[in-house]
Amino acid sequence: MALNPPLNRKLRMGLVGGGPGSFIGPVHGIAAEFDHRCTLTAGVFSSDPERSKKAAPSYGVDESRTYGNYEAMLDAEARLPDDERVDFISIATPNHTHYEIAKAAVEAGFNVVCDKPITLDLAQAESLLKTIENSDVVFALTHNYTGYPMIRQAREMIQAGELGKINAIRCQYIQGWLAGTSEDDGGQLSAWRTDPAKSGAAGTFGDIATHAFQLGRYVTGELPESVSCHLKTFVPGRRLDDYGTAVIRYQDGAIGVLTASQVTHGRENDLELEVDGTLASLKWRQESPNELVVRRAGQPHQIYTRSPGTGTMTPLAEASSRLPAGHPEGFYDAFANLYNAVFDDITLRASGAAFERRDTVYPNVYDGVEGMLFIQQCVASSEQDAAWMPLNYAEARQ
Ligand SMILES: NC(=O)C1=CN([C@@H]2O[C@H](COP(=O)(O)OP(=O)(O)OC[C@H]3O[C@@H](n4cnc5c(N)ncnc54)[C@H](OP(=O)(O)O)[C@@H]3O)[C@@H](O)[C@H]2O)C=CC1
Ligand SMILES: O=C1CO[C@H](CO)[C@@H](O)[C@@H]1O
Repeated sequence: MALNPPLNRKLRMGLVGGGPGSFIGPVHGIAAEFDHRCTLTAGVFSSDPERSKKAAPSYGVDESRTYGNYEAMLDAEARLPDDERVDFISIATPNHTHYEIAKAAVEAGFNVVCDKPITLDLAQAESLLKTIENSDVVFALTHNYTGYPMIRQAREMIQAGELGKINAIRCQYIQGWLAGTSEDDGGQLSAWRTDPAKSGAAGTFGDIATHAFQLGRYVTGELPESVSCHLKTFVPGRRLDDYGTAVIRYQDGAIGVLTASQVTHGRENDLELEVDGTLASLKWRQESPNELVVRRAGQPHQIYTRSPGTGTMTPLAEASSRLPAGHPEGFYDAFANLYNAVFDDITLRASGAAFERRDTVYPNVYDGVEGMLFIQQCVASSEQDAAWMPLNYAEARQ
């Protein structure tokens, strides 16, 4: 079978971030190469040029394609011939750097895969949206949980009407790794996350509640109307929230509740989604990602498992699976699924074909803007004693 037809070659990736001790940059590198459709070819792995250079060999990136900053990478890569230049830039740096790197990459004509939250604030997200709309690049946002096969199964079952009308969406993302009494407890990872200048207006709500919010949107398609939110900072001296609960009203009458915590001792990465419909309800947890529990009115409970070839999976879920049932797939696989959908669009663009920009399999810039609005309105609501704030994009911008 041809590779990335009609290009018939591997795509080339440029990575920003992912230096020693970092978390998600190396995941991007692995996920992009997971299905042999891409090679990590260039990078700037640190804000420090020496650290960037030192990191390159561990990625197999040649010294000649290792840069001291993103400006140098974009400039040099843009000058390379078509058959050498990177096809896309992945951004895995702290939040405050996303906007300038993404904007520069889009303006230079590169496709972009950016980690969440898309920018530091809503104004930046709106500005980036304009830049992207004025370009012809592919832009993806790594709310990577949308790549799990059983999440895609839930989405397709809801789209097919199996749950009936959606009544309620309950999401939670519960962690404990920032529960210590010192900002040093989480090491490098916690330092920028609890600094408003680098993290944004919210802490935990920007870092992980956005994943849960977006997951509910992705699976149900429900459009938010307004939000009432209560944020708390439990660790003394911390400048941003580390716990919070939001109640969300959706436009067609559904109600949502979302709780996020990074201070719940012993909890790891417990992202959980439950959806109630008029005909059935479903439940998924990322710590058991290969299962989807569905409870239909008047029937025994069913546990759908990731089991390709059995006829029980929806088409996109089936296409997002690699291993036979029972061999666990997880975080990397889901991340790679997101990349694969992005690669499909990058190859379409490279071959001059049209591709979808709004209703994509992967989260995109529109999801990014919604996510920033969610963060902004949750913070504003919490500051006003959980007052209801518009979450409908048009209304919120009036
Ligand atoms: N989708 C997901 O599941 C996850 C998403 N994230 C998101 O990914 C981003 C990164 O998070 P995480 O990996 O945990 O953060 P880390 O602090 O672990 O890593 C950030 C990396 O970026 C490098 N870096 C910082 N500034 C620059 C720059 N200007 N140019 C090049 N490299 C730079 C840092 O190197 P140095 O310090 O040497 O400069 C470091 O290697 C965040 O936006 C976060 O919200 C994070 C985790 C999971
Ligand atoms: O997006 C994220 C998901 O997981 C991380 C921790 O495990 C978070 O802190 C992060 O920013």
